[in-house]
Amino acid sequence: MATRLDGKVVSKRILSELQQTVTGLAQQGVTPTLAVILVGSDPASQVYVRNKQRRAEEIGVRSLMFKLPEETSQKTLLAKVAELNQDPDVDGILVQLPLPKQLDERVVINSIDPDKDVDGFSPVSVGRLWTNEPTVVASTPYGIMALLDAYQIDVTGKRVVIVGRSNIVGRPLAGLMVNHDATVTIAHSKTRDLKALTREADILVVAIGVPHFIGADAVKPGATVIDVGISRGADGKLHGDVDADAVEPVAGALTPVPGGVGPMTIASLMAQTVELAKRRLHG
Ligand SMILES: Nc1nc(=O)c2c([nH]1)NC[C@@H]1CN(c3ccc(C(=O)N[C@@H](CCC(=O)O)C(=O)O)cc3)C=[N+]21
Ligand SMILES: [Mg+2]
Repeated sequence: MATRLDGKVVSKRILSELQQTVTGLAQQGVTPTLAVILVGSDPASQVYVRNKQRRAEEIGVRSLMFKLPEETSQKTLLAKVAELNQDPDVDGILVQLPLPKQLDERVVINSIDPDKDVDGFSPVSVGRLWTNEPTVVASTPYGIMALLDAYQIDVTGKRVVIVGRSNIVGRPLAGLMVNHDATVTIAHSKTRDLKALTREADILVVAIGVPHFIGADAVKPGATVIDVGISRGADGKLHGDVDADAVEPVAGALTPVPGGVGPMTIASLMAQTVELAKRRLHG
């Protein structure tokens, strides 16, 4: 039976440590501040943004929420980002993705001041990641590394297979894994003989958004399996990209959905907001 990699428990621990740090910062006159821009009313985005606000409030991070209508123009959104770039009280800026189709995600992300890019999506942050310089990195990959660390799962020399090549999970996670001396393969929808590849993974990460895509026959016995997928089924329940019931008896460790990667993502966002805020003291 696989060890359950409990993101809920680990994220709580991280958040309570952060709360102490935030208290210390407050005594020095700094309130870490995160600005979140949500355009439109995608139901999943609403849930994630609400969770982020709740966690921020719990630990004393100020979260400024900007809800813009579905039909917001690129010009209006860029003006909002520009305003937040200039605001000395704002440490981190997050534009919730995906954006409605009239908006150009790349242009919007590139307009965020790299020094306030708490998601680590800007080209400057991505460049720093791949040159192994200190940087903010995307919250989900950061959270995955923190979860592995909490369970003392060392990635050094391990074969890591990441299914999914998105800018928010697959690619930045590959960078972090390489920086931690793993041997990394990024697989995707065009990969041939995917199952043979995933079966070689010591650590298998799946981030494609296809419910129950990974069954027991795609997993090496004893492997660590990280399920990043989260889809709401017709039954109203949340499903991961991994068929957990089938994989649990085979894997060595497995993240649940919900309660695995999701809570770690939010804790990581808070951790990096606090890191950005510390720069107000040390430059
Ligand atoms: N600019 C930007 N930055 C992001 O970091 C970002 C984003 N856009 N767009 C979407 C993805 C996804 N993401 C999640 C955050 C929290 C949960 C989360 O709280 N999950 C809970 C369950 C949530 C539920 O009940 O639906 C859990 O897994 O236990 C999941 C996914 C952040 N993302
Ligand atoms: Mg999860």
